[in-house]
Amino acid sequence: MASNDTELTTRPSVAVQAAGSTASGSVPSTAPVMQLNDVSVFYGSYEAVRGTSMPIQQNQVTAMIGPSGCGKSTVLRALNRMNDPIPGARVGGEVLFHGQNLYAKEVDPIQVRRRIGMVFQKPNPFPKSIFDNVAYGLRINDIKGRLDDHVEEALTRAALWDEVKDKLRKSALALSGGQQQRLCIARTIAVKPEVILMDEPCSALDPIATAKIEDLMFELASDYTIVIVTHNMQQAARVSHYTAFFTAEVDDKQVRHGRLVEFSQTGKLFTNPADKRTEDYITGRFG
Ligand SMILES: Nc1ncnc2c1ncn2[C@@H]1O[C@H](COP(=O)(O)OP(=O)(O)OP(=O)(O)O)[C@@H](O)[C@H]1O
Repeated sequence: MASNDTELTTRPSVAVQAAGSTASGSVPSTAPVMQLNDVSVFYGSYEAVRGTSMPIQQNQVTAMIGPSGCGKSTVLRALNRMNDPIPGARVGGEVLFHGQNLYAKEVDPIQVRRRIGMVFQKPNPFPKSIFDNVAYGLRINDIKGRLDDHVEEALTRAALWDEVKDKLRKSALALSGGQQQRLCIARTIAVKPEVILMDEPCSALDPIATAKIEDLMFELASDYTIVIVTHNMQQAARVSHYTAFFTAEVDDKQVRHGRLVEFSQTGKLFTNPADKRTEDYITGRFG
């Protein structure tokens, strides 16, 4: 199990039990590691995503799917305060992590991003050696223990060790796209987050590299909680335990807002969706 010993704040956190309400009304029985309660995200005066409530279950893969522009990445970034640096971006409602609101004023966003890591669409290794890419977060977080051991452990966990163990001092930029993405996953897991957010992690990869990342996601879920945004419904069906389907609704002023339509166990959402809009989307009738 990933480490759970770093406080997000300088003050003790308040233990509030997360609720488990969902758009579809299905409520998983175990307490979620994260809970979104009526989350809205604004860019300036534009409300990009409206009133989203859903749980993120521990050691499970949760997929977010939906047509382009429905706010999947916006919601994903709200889960570890990655929208904070965007001028005018604001999050309403609550994003609870172990019952603590990540947007409470005493919460340190740096600690949030250490506990809730992120892997991006395009592999983005630093222009440094393979070793230094993985060691980077360990060094800046002053993680104790032998650096070599931590780096090997992270690369092994990311299913990359065997391919790179003889060239650790070579540039990360010389790796293939799929290897670079696994290196980015190793860099993320090296600092032992609890949750890993993945924003279309395979969209820049070929089918073989994609299959490796999908296998890896499934394996990593035994130790980490994973949330993935994907355009690929088959991928969501293959890798996730829970799926959230979003769409964009147009209001009476003709403004589009992202909405969560349905959250459910993946098997159910794809075989027996509760909402007609989900059914239309998964059967290719829109989007
Ligand atoms: N930095 C930003 N500033 C202003 N508006 C933004 C910003 N990022 C996203 N948006 C808007 O918010 C809405 C949701 O965008 P978002 O990228 O979250 O959707 P998405 O579902 O992830 O889309 P896609 O599948 O195409 O990546 C869109 O209308 C988009 O234009």
